[in-house]
Amino acid sequence: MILQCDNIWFAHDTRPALEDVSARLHPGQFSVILGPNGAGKSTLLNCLAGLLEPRSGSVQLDGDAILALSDAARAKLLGLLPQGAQTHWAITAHALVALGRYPHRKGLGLSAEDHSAIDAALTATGTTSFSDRLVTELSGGERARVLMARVLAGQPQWILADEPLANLDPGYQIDMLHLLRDQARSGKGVVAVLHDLHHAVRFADQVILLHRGNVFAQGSVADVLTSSNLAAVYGIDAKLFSDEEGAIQLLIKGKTAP
Ligand SMILES: Nc1ncnc2c1ncn2[C@@H]1O[C@H](COP(=O)(O)OP(=O)(O)OP(=O)(O)O)[C@@H](O)[C@H]1O
Repeated sequence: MILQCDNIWFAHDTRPALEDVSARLHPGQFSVILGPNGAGKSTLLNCLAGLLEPRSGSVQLDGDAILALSDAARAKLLGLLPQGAQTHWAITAHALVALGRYPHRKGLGLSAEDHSAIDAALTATGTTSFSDRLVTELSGGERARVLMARVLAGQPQWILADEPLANLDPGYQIDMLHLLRDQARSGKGVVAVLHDLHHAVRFADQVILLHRGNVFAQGSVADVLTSSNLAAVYGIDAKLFSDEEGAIQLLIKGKTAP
């Protein structure tokens, strides 16, 4: 079930945010969208999720136009963690995660299947211990994990996450990256917008590097995060190297000379 966009153009106002963007995303892969502030990462993710309608071009899931799917069908297939997701209601974390089951609900109550999906999502995100607390009273990082649990509870085929590491401390960032990669290894498609290039180098199977609304490069970490691409897109002096264990790492030395 490939998720792809072909030649999409999108503008929030008069200035184009995406210009002729094409990408092909595969289930079983952890794909990472990178690029500087304002490059169009969130816009692209929201177009892939069917939340924004491109002015031209198409977004397709397994050959079907994403915008032609009913909201319910789309919600079952795609789980979106929006950027800076907020929780406005004083409900418990468990109740918030249970909302992720909404596309699957048949009656009023939660089925055994719903309960097991919710419990699995709470366990995967390490949020079981505070599932009875109000989300409005959780720390930013605790809330971020509960919001991811809501996405997981929906058991979507695709997980689209916009800055899923925001508010998480370094340990929980690594946990979240492992969780997303494990979801991909289990056969789901995972697409995340990240800012930290080191995390992308370590975890991404595929990278889409955006620059000013265009795909500057896409492919493997080694092919995309070259010193010249990083200098051109971010204005940084950086290079990939193999550490003593043979893992690829990124060394960022600073900004490039003006
Ligand atoms: N609601 C909006 N109205 C008008 N312009 C917008 C809106 N949302 C985004 N833009 C513009 O569209 C372009 C792409 O924004 P987008 O949020 O996709 O970037 P991004 O790469 O996700 O940035 P960041 O890393 O800062 O989150 C930017 O120029 C931005 O100013």
